[in-house]
Amino acid sequence: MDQQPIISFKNVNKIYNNGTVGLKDINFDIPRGEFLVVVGLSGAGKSTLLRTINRMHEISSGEITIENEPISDYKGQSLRLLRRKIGMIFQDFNLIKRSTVQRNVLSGRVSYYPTWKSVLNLFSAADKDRAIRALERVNLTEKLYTRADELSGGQQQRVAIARTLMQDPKVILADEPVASLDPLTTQTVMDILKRLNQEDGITVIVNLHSVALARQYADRIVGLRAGAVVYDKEIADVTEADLTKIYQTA
Ligand SMILES: Nc1ncnc2c1ncn2[C@@H]1O[C@H](COP(=O)(O)OP(=O)(O)OP(=O)(O)O)[C@@H](O)[C@H]1O
Repeated sequence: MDQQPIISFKNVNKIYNNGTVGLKDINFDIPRGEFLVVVGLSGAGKSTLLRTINRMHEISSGEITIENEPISDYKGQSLRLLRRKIGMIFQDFNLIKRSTVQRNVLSGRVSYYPTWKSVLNLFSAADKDRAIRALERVNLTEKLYTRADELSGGQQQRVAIARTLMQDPKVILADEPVASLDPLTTQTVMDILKRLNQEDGITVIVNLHSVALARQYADRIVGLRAGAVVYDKEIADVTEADLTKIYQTA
């Protein structure tokens, strides 16, 4: 792994407008190429944490740096470039349900096009090939012309991952990516994320409820409770006692 962290949190706090504490004094580095799992109960701050990394949520104080650059002041083009290098997948897949798999995957490329071209669906032949290669990575090429809403949940999540690959991301953020999937499909989706991490060197940060799943896939686990880090350990050092810390009250 590169010595330089790809993402760094320094004294990060997030207080929502209504006074709710989202994040409390977060400090940690994420090395390039790491598979990091963030665990915590509902409301612990996992989504908030993930969404500060691509500026879907603004922080209240502290600093987040990505590849050594503070991101808080990014706007316009710099913010677009930040979001291009950080892919995101969601619990509910966020596909365009009435469009084909191909259209959905190609939409991951729009940040490389002027708006008018992407609106008119003027994707290049090279990007159509790129879409097929992305679908190969998730083993779903045979569904190229199928409508997204005709796919199972697991297949939809794989399309969402292929769409993210079209960005050529350095980082993938996955917010509860398997929360609506059955156990078998869960393994398939987590295996794909792990493969992209290991084969392509993409830094992957996954929010999970399940500590068992976290143990199976993570290089490192960060436990959150009430917006604060309660432990932050390499997988080999994580104990049962650590894992239960996220369930303790105050
Ligand atoms: N837009 C918002 N305005 C006010 N409070 C919010 C907002 N979004 C989240 N919160 C609060 O911030 C805290 C952290 O929420 P967050 O969604 O990050 O937790 P989480 O660990 O991802 O939970 P879940 O697994 O349920 O998504 C919670 O108390 C939540 O109610």
